Amino acid sequence: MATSSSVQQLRIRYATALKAFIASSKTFEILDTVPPQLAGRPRDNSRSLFILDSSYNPPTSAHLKIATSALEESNRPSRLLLLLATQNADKPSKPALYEDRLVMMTLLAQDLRTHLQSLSSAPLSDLPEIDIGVTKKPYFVDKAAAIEQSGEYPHGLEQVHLTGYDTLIRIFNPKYYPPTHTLQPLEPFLSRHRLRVTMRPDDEWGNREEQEDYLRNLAQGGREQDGAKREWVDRIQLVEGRKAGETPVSSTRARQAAQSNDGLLSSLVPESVRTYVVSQHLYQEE
Ligand SMILES: Nc1ncnc2c1ncn2[C@@H]1O[C@H](COP(=O)(O)OP(=O)(O)OP(=O)(O)O)[C@@H](O)[C@H]1O
Ligand SMILES: NC(=O)c1ccc[n+]([C@@H]2O[C@H](COP(=O)(O)O)[C@@H](O)[C@H]2O)c1
Repeated sequence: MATSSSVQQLRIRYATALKAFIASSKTFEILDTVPPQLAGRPRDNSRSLFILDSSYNPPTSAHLKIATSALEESNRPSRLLLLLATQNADKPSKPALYEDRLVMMTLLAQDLRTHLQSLSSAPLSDLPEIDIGVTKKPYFVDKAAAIEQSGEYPHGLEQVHLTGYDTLIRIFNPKYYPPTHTLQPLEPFLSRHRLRVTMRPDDEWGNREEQEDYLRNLAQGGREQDGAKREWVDRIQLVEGRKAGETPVSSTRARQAAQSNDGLLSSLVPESVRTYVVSQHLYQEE
């Protein structure tokens, strides 16, 4: 468990690293790995790279679940990249500071490994390593290319992007792909990589059946007029999300709970993240 002074040191280190990243021409960088790696050690033992891209504002128990279930289900050596998007496709940046989010991502990574260990008898050394990365690219096609071109991972390593259903819909919205506004820019992404999509049934995005229908329509050629290929559906896995009756979890709800101090925060974020949010007085002004 991290002490408060080691967390503060980590925060300072992240603030410095982030400043250098933002000033650089890099579009992707790994700032840290959990557990810490020996300098110069190649990241070469994995056959799949799971990637959870988010604003982590703050990381929630939904992010924890999405990543855990992917790693648990995987039957090949895997690595996880928690990727902080410093530029969002739609939303303007809001508090907390990026260095605070990076600290909370590290706490999430530590919790994730502890949780995975509690589910199996595997020694800690066999658990997936978790990279903490940053990208300036808002769109998935560009994030994937930036990761490939960074040379940080073995050439040709398959990326499995972990998203929610709401994000899948936005990936398939032609408005993001000027100048032609077709879905053809998705071809290099979906021919090499995959999407593992967690359902997010609610009023805005429809129920489970409607979310499954969306992929059925894609498989039947329903998006060919936009430039989508039917076979892309084979690269997209739809998995169960929140069960009926479970509280909906989102970063927005966590920020609101932190601000109103209504006691709900502990049901929305992992305990280590809750402690950090409270101790740093995050989200008091939203
Ligand atoms: N409860 C959830 N169920 C399914 N997917 C989720 C859930 N929470 C987050 N995700 C997915 O995780 C990814 C990153 O999440 P993101 O940072 O946008 O969280 P969020 O809770 O939607 O944020 P905010 O409330 O600030 O808009 C997105 O692809 C999102 O769809
Ligand atoms: N077409 C796309 O690739 C696309 C569209 C909308 C959001 N995004 C990204 O998805 C991630 C999650 O977005 P939200 O935090 O807005 O839910 C962000 O990195 C955002 O930039 C990508």
